[in-house]
Amino acid sequence: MTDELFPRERGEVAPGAVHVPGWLGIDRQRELLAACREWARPPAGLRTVHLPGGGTMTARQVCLGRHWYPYGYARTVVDGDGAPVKPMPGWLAELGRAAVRDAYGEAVAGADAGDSSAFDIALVNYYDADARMGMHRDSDEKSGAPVVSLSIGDACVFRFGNTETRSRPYTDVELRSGDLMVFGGPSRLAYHGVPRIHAGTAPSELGLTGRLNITLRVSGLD
Ligand SMILES: O=C(O)CCC(=O)C(=O)O
Ligand SMILES: [Fe+2]
Repeated sequence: MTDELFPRERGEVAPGAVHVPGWLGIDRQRELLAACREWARPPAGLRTVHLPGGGTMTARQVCLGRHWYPYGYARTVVDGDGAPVKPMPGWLAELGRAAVRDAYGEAVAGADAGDSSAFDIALVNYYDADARMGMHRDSDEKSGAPVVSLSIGDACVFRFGNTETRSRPYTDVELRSGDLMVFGGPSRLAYHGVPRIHAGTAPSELGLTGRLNITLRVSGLD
């Protein structure tokens, strides 16, 4: 997957939305995968998210720092086993800061929007071959700081849209294992989703079937 003739290049998908291919080396991906496996254990482990309309999310989720549920944040798994949410590790918050620095550098809109020095939430989503995530906005935070998204395992189609509607215009980006997406500034509240997983494309040395996405956010909550 990574040995193609022309290296994949970083790109600004929309103003303030930056894709950095291959940001995480394979060793870092392995470490993150091992950490996700620990976080996924109960209590407050990987769970199926039930939506208010009666549906369920096909991506399963575990949260760190604050527990996300439709649609808000809590300190315990209010819609699951009731256990306290696992803490947000300092090293993961630091990885988020490094991601924002590397994605934005100086010259991109959104580089200084919000305070990215305080990543206090991580949402880990696990996708099997048939899982998806519908178009949505990350709008339950009270901070304008950018969202950092790390991908591990199977590649996927990541659909990045606009702030007005769930539909077009949008851009489809292929996110592969190790890729970084940061969206902030004018794109902080853009609709986005994952319409498709490319099953079986995870790097074999990882030993993962499926896709993990780690989304780092600043809650802006007390
Ligand atoms: O899996 C992804 O790449 C996106 C996850 C996402 O949008 C979310 O957790 O809010
Ligand atoms: Fe999201």
